[in-house]
Amino acid sequence: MDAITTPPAPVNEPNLTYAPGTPERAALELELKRQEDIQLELTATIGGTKKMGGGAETPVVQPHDHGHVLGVLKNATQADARAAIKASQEAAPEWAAMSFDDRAAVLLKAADLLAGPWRQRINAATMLGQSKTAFQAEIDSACELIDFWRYNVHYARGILAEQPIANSRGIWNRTDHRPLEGFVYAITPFNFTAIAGNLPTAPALMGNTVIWKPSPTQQLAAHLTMELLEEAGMPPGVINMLPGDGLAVSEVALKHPDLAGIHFTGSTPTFQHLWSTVGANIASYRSYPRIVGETGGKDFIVAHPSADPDVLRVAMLRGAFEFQGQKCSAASRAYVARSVWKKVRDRFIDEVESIHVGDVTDFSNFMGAVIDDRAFAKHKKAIARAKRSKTLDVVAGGKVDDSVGYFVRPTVVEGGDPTDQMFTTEYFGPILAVHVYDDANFEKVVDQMESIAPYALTGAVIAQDRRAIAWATDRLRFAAGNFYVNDKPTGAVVGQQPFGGGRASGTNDKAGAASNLLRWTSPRSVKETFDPPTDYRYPFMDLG
Ligand SMILES: NC(=O)c1ccc[n+]([C@@H]2O[C@H](COP(=O)([O-])OP(=O)(O)OC[C@H]3O[C@@H](n4cnc5c(N)ncnc54)[C@H](O)[C@@H]3O)[C@@H](O)[C@H]2O)c1
Ligand SMILES: N[C@@H](CCC=O)C(=O)O
Repeated sequence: MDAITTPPAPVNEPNLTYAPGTPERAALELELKRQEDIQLELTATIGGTKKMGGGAETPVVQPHDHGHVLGVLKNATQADARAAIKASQEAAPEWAAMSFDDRAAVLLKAADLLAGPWRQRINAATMLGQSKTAFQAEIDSACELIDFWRYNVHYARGILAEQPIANSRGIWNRTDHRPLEGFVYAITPFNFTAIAGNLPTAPALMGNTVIWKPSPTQQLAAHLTMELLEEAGMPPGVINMLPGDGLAVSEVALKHPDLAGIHFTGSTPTFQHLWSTVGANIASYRSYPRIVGETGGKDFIVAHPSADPDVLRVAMLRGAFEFQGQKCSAASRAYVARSVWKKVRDRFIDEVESIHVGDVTDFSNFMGAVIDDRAFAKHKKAIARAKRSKTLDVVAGGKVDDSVGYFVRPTVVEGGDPTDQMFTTEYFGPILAVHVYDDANFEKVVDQMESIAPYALTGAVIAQDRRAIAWATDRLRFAAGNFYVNDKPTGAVVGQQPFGGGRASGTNDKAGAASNLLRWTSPRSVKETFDPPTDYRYPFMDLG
């Protein structure tokens, strides 16, 4: 069992501004230029050895300039998956036996390297590979990932310190927070470098070994994150990274008797597929695999008649359109009282139309491109449908262009029918549906939107009337795992607003919190008796 020491107390990593003339801006611009001029071989890492996957080749491109290749990956094959699982099994005994302090030190060092010399490497890769602006990269690939690593150490230490509170006389009870028996399969999404870095490392911190399958479109930043972890001292075989679409990897991993857990973030359909595959194979595992998944959303803003129009306008602009609406938390439906809409509409639409969309290395742009051709086609189709519909009115944006990059203008669609798919389907792009309601119908509208979509990830109420805030907070209690009052529904900060949702949005284990880390331990209760009985008979027994 681990000794309990006190690691450095975590504090949230401050966001650098990248304002003109700042040293961080100069360093980032230099690094962007460097990475644009090279093409990396985006290898698999198996047992510490780097080699290209054995399957089909995929170029990793800049979404805002899709002719520009940043690197090339090859899909991991079933043989690669088997080798990675073997490497994870070989590394497991030593890693599980290592003290918590040693495991924690790897992540604390990784956090400090990312806060320092690695910051602009990973930020630039996230900007180029995922088309994030400098600020969106900074809050994700630098600050949130640093926070995940530092806060997870803090929460994990709290878990280890959690011990039985009662000991009968002559007895010492202890809890041994063991890792799971087997490997954890971490499958990560394209949209957050921080999530991609957190999903394999959280189980590793608790003593598990991991197979990490990043999203192909996030592979550049994932590749560098793996290198950073190695520089921080992560031993070979603890995290084994397999690039590509994951289909062959799942063929092996989901049938393997040692599958001990899945740590997933991505879409609801993918998660449901993984869960049902595990269900179908349930008799073949050594233990019941832990399944943790954070998935899609149809996140809302509800504006009461008392809402401050400026607060609402900024919440909609930033909440719906930052990172092209490709945050699981992004506002994609707003319900606005008619009296407030009258005050906010014209300026809101003017500002949406004035948003600069383009290459993220041009710092005047507020938005970049959507991630790939599939996402572009989905958004194009949704906008075309809105333009054809009699009950929908495209009041801003609505233009798409994929000739150079996958660009979708921020789009606002007014809809009179709140049951339309605009209000229920996750498009995961810069499309905001707005339903304007008569002021007197506030409660009726909230009742309707509470469960019209299957998701329950994030949501916000904008109001100044305290009774309205209190009522909506209670009425929407199960409609969002992260609920905001007078703010946008995006931008959760580790340690402040633990993130995750319920219903179709996931298992709500809250990334970057103790509740998530607990899923990667299998506690053993140990009772030690100092003066054990030596006679089997009890005092009540009348033996004559
Ligand atoms: N709730 C959250 O915290 C959260 C955070 C980020 C993203 N998301 C959600 O993620 C989605 C967008 O991300 P995405 O497009 O990367 O999602 P996705 O489901 O398409 O892909 C997620 C990951 O699963 C992999 N994958 C797909 N099928 C697989 C299989 N059979 N075996 C192994 N791996 C497989 C993908 O390659 C990728 O790595 C949105 O729905 C968004 O809401 C949720
Ligand atoms: N945690 C992020 C969203 C992660 C999903 O994409 C936020 O709060 O905006």
